[in-house]
Amino acid sequence: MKNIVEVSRVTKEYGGAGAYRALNDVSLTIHEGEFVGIMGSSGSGKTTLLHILSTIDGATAGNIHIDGRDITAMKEEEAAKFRRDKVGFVFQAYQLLDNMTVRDNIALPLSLNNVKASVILNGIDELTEILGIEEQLDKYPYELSGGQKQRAAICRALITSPKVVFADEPTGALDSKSASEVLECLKDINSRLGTTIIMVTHDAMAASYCDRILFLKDGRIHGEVDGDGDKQMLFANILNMLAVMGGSEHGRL
Ligand SMILES: Nc1ncnc2c1ncn2[C@@H]1O[C@H](COP(=O)(O)OP(=O)(O)OP(=O)(O)O)[C@@H](O)[C@H]1O
Repeated sequence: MKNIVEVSRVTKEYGGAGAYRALNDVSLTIHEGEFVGIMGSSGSGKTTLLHILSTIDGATAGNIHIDGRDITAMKEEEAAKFRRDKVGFVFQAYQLLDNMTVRDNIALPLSLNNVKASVILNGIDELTEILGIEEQLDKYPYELSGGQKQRAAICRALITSPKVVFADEPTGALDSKSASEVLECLKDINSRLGTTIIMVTHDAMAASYCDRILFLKDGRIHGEVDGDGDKQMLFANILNMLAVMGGSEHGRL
């Protein structure tokens, strides 16, 4: 299986060399088509890692290859194009534009790239059908539920057919029913479209939708678990790891 993400000995220091080490000698590999979770207590470096993997921020040391490209060697202009074409983002707070319809929000990344309207509309039809929001396209974000907003945001992240989708606490603002629906959608996207997904979460239930979970502690990879394709087994393994790492009995860090 092809490696889509290869991270070798990455360190991130904030505030100049030696000031505060948020990531310390992190190495990891993610296969194409994997759905990988990243867990760890507050301040363990999860968002820092996501930002570095997605070229939003730079590493202090180490190498990162995404889809065979060395992103640590890219100049800002090249990195911006890479971000636009190869990766998608899903955020806890959706980040939809309030003054645009759902259709226009989803279309935006392709409209900015001057892609033909018919191509954009076909892509929107396919994705909104998978995500179950085809009835919501003419509405504005304020007219949607939280779960519908997040599913629209996932469509927007996918409209450019990215190699990797980075999701930072995508269910953090949702009730448990909407969270499960969004996670089912991510799982469906992962298996139907083969999109690699890397998701930061504090929640063991959310993490149990993944294939594999990496645990961060104090900026280092502390361990990983998988469930051999069995969601219940993965959930149990996550709870065990959280207990070892000092998480709560509710499966959150
Ligand atoms: N821009 C920054 N400047 C200085 N320190 C930072 C910066 N961003 C993050 N940090 C520090 O780096 C460490 C890791 O932060 P990060 O946001 O990656 O953690 P996290 O695991 O995502 O936490 P949370 O679960 O609370 O979001 C923290 O101690 C944080 O205070």
